[in-house]
Amino acid sequence: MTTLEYFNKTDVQKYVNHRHGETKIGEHLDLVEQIDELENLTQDYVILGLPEDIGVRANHGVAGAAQTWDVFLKAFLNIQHNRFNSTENVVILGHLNFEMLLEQAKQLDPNHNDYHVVLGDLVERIDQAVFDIVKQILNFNKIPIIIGGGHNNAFGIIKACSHFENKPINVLNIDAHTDLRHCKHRHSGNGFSYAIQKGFLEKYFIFGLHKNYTPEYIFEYIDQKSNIDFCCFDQLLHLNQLEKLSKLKAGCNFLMNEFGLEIDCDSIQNFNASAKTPSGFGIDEIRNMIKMLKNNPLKYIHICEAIPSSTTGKSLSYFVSDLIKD
Ligand SMILES: N=CN[C@@H](CCC(=O)O)C(=O)O
Repeated sequence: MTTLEYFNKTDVQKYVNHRHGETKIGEHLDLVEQIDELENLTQDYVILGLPEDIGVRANHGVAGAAQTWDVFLKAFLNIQHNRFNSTENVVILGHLNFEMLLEQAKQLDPNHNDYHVVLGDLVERIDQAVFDIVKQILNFNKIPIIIGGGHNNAFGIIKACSHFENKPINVLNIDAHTDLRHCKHRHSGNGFSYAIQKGFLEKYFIFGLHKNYTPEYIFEYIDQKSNIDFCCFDQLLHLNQLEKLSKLKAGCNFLMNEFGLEIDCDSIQNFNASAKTPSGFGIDEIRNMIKMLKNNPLKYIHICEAIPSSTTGKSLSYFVSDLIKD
C-alpha cells in the first residue's frame, strides 16, 4: 500500500544547514501530523512530493525522477527566510511512499515482452494513490504544489481536480511534448490522453511543444479537437521574453484563464530530465512565466520529470518560491 509520509521535525534537521544569525525557510515551517490539520491552517499552498519514476520507465524513458523530491527539499528548505521569502503561505505535507512499487518495478525483467505493460499496471496503482491524496488536499480548499515524479502523475491530479469540481477541468502544460500518446497502457507519455478519454480534462493547451518530438498521429488528433491547442517552441525562437509571455497569455485566454498548471522540466534547455533537450526555455523564462501565471486562479501546480543534478534542487526551489511569493 502507498502511504503518505508526513514531513516532520527530524526531516527538517536532516535537510536544513543551520547558520548562526540566519534563518532558513525550513526553520519556519508549519508541520502537520495528520492531514485533517490542514483545516485549521491559513496557508493556501500545500507541497507534496511524488518520488517515483515508474511511469517514465513504462514510457521507455530514463529513470531518476524518483530522487528529485529529496534534492528539492535540500535546496528549498535552505532558502533564506527574509523580507522576501516566508512560509506564511505554504505547508510541506510530505510525500507518497512508493518504495514498495519501486521495488516491484525493479524486480521486473526489462527484456520481457510485457515489461512496459506490467510497469503500466504499477502506474495505475500510483494513479490511485495520487488521486486519493490530491483530492484530500483539495477538500481543504488548498492549492497543491506537486513535485514529481514522472508526467504520468498529471492523470491522477487532473482526475482529483475534476472529481472535486464535479466537472472536467482545463490544463496549461509547459512542455516539449503533448503526452497525448495512445491509451494502450499507462505511462508518462499519455496522462493527458487518458484524462481526456475518461472525461476529466476539458480544454488543454501545450506551450513550448517541440515539432521534432511530436508524432504526426498526435498532430492529426489535435486537428480534430477544438478543445486542444498548442504553441510550438519553434515558433517562439525569434521572440523576446515579453513577446513569448504574450503568446502564453493567449494560451491562458484559450483556457478561459482558469486551469491547472503543469511544468515539465524537459521543456527547459539542458535541464536534467528523461528527455533532456539542448533547445528549450531558459530557467529565467520559466520563472517569468510563473510570475505571470500565478495571477490566474491556479487549481494546482505540478512540476515534473526533473532528474537530480547539481542545479535541479535550486531550479525547482526558484519555481516554487516564485509561486508562493506575494
Ligand atoms: N512525459 C514525457 N513524455 C515524452 C518524453 C519521453 C521520454 O523520453 O521520457 C514522450 O512521451 O514523448
